[in-house]
Amino acid sequence: MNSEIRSEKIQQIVVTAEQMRTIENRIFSAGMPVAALMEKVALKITQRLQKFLSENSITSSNKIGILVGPGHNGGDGLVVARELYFLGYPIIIYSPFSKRKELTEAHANYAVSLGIPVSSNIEELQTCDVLIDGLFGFGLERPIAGELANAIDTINTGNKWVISIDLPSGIHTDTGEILGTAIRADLTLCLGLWKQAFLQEVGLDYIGIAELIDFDIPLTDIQEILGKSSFLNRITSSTAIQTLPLPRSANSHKYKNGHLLIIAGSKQYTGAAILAGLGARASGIGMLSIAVPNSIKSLLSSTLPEALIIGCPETENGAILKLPEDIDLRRYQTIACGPGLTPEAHLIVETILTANCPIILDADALNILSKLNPFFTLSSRQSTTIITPHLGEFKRLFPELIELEKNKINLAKQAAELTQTIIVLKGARTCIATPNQVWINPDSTPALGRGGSGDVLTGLLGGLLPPIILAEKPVESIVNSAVWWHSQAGILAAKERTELGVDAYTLTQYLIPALRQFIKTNS
Ligand SMILES: NC(=O)C1=CN([C@@H]2O[C@H](COP(=O)(O)OP(=O)(O)OC[C@H]3O[C@@H](n4cnc5c(N)ncnc54)[C@H](O)[C@@H]3O)[C@@H](O)[C@H]2O)[C@@H](O)CC1
Ligand SMILES: [K+]
Repeated sequence: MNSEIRSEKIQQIVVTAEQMRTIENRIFSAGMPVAALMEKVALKITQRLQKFLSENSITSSNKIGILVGPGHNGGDGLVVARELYFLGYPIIIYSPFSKRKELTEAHANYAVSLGIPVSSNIEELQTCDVLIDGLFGFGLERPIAGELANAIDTINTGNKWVISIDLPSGIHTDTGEILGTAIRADLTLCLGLWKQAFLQEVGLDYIGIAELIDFDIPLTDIQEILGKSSFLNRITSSTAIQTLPLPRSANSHKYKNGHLLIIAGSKQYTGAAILAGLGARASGIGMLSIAVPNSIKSLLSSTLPEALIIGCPETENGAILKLPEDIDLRRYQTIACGPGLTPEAHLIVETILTANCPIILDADALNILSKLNPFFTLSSRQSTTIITPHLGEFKRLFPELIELEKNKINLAKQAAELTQTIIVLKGARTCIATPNQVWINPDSTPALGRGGSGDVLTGLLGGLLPPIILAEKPVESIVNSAVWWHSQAGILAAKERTELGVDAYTLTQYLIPALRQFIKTNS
């Protein structure tokens, strides 16, 4: 298989500790010697480390400390220690364990025979500039306590580069939770396949930059354990781009690209309607209509001259009271409803819930929905429904689920199953759950955590849906694309303007430049 195709497939896969162990055991039963695999993996880690060391101007005058645990994560650490020693770096090994697995013990003995110092006192690593963490990988089975926990806390307060092998030691492989205490890494080299911890939010501050070290696990072995279409997947750039309506057909016209209706805004929250409109603008939508309260109609018209602005009767406080009598909802392939509506706009949300086209509900539409028996209302809808809650909105919608389940991935999956909707559970690692699958967006930026950012996503997603619906393609993948694109815009904006410089309006201006980085154009 072409290495690009393999790499693409591997990047989408996510496993639990148990699945990883089962896959690993299949390889061993097929004849791959355990020691040979450890050697291969650790050599790949060493190559990556060499690049890291040279990028950070770490030379053979800098000392490297290797933290070695009792299992095979420690074994990886010891092979890396040996290789770095032969490359000329001064090495010291920290290993406070009296018992080690056989292979790890053999590598420890060889390291000692080479004259590499081994210590059980963390203070002796004070003179190191870099620490490589091989304490525990996916075999961590209980909280870290006692002397070792104190040593980890000492490491975390130091000012050294820390690179973790497979996982930061102390992180639960499946939930990302901190078991007792955990290493705070600058870089984590995840081995073989992405573990679930990398897609959970709890452990993110400990993982640092995450990279996968592929060590050629045969895809057939993975499929044998996970099945052909696995339940949990990572969104990758290529999968996200594939579904975008690019390149356009040469005889494209505005009706072919579809018509989106955004229902948003109030006198109080005018900006929400503008931001959703600007998000939709970047999607390349053929026709854009935006329904807003009459009093803000002219402001919207001047900001988004390409859009058809529909003025609606409004409440005393300037919220949309209802849609104009003459509006025909059958004209739209998608309706996106919610940003800036205020809770007063409940009648319009009730109307939209009965629409026969795909709908996206966000922000206030979700708060209104939470009072309308969400399980029943959503599962009764005939057409596609996408809801885009953050965790707070999700809690209001499905308080029963929150009582039973803490894991965000499972929460989104259960809600999708029970309501037969697509759930976009937003956060640092947004989950997109359908009744059959969950996809996670692995790359994002904390710069996006501010008001208005969600309104942009709603507009962008809304604008991407109509051409997909007209082409009768499944909508799930375009939801992934919208989430990925929105994050990429945030990442690019944060890179150029710092994490503080990504207000929601600025974000809309980065949507097209972010996409350009990935799209090959003829010019
Ligand atoms: N997945 C794979 O195919 C490969 C895995 N390798 C490495 O092997 C690792 C898994 O190895 P292991 O299964 O030996 O597991 P670990 O090395 O993660 O640790 C397991 C050992 O730690 C002990 N332990 C667990 N929790 C503890 C705690 N809180 N305090 C003290 N001791 C504790 C266990 O009793 C056991 O001895 C991976 O993370 C990876 O680094 C690589 O060597 C090669 C390939
Ligand atoms: K580790």
